[in-house]
Amino acid sequence: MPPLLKVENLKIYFHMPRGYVRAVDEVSLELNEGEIIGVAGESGSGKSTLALGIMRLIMPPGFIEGGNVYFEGNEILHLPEKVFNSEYRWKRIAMVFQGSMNGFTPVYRIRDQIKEVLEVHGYTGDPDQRVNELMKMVNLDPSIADRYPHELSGGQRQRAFIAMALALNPKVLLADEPTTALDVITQTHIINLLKQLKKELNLSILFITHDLALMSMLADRIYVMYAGRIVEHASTENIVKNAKHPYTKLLMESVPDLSKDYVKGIPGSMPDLARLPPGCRFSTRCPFVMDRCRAEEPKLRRVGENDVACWLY
Ligand SMILES: Nc1ncnc2c1ncn2[C@@H]1O[C@H](COP(=O)(O)OP(=O)(O)OP(=O)(O)O)[C@@H](O)[C@H]1O
Repeated sequence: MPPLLKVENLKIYFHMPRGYVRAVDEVSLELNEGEIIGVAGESGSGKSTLALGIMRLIMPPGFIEGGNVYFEGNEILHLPEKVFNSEYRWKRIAMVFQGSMNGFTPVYRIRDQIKEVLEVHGYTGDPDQRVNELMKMVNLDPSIADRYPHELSGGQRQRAFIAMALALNPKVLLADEPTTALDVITQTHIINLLKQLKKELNLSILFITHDLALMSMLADRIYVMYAGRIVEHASTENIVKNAKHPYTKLLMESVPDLSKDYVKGIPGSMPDLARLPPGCRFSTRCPFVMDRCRAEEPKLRRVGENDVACWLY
């Protein structure tokens, strides 16, 4: 069985006056049915661009420089836009965007906005019944759909947006920072909701966040992204307990710990993705940098149970 979703050597660049910003550079990953995978990394590492690329929503100056995306073994990145739009986008692969809880139009009731999605995609059942079903799926009372977006709390709005994303019964949900701007308790509720949806609907989820602690509550496997590249991939347990890449280790150490009165950050900042250093992209910040790191870029290799791109191994 091919993986449900497979990304292969995907390259997404932005054509900027200062050069090509290599936001996603030869990224490969796989998502299996009923699985939750995480893509973690600091702000600007290319996570959102990766998800938007899979949904084929990259706008100029962005463009796909290369690579393939497969859904159940079928290539979908190069399908005619009309076919992708009618057969894949929202129907098989849906996305919850960063800040999407503010994505509802303020002047229409939630119910009408979800019904419009159903209508546009030619839903043939009873749309009101489907809206009620979707609201229950995300643990909201169906009557909440009759309210305007501003009458909902942030958490309720985020649930309603997830309901809208699930309207056409997709198999894959791309969730880009779905809990940012929510308080910690509400964040946990959304995480639990995603786990519940995985179980009840056999939904496969690609979850994106900079917050490794949050991700470890949810993901089966984690891909760590730095400056447009995957630098480590392993099971969540191995990332948490046995990270190998110096960047992953520092990212783990920068998770806030209530028993300490300080938060350890990662020194330095990410390189300009239009002017990448030669060799390893993390070499400018790595505490273990060697001469070879500044000259040659390491590729992902199996080290124990992790895939790591680092010359230390
Ligand atoms: N529309 C755009 N035009 C130009 N550059 C862009 C555009 N969108 C993203 N980029 C660049 O691509 C790189 C990756 O951005 P991206 O938003 O994918 O990162 P991210 O890891 O999702 O970070 P964040 O969590 O802050 O959104 C950044 O250098 C960003 O400046």
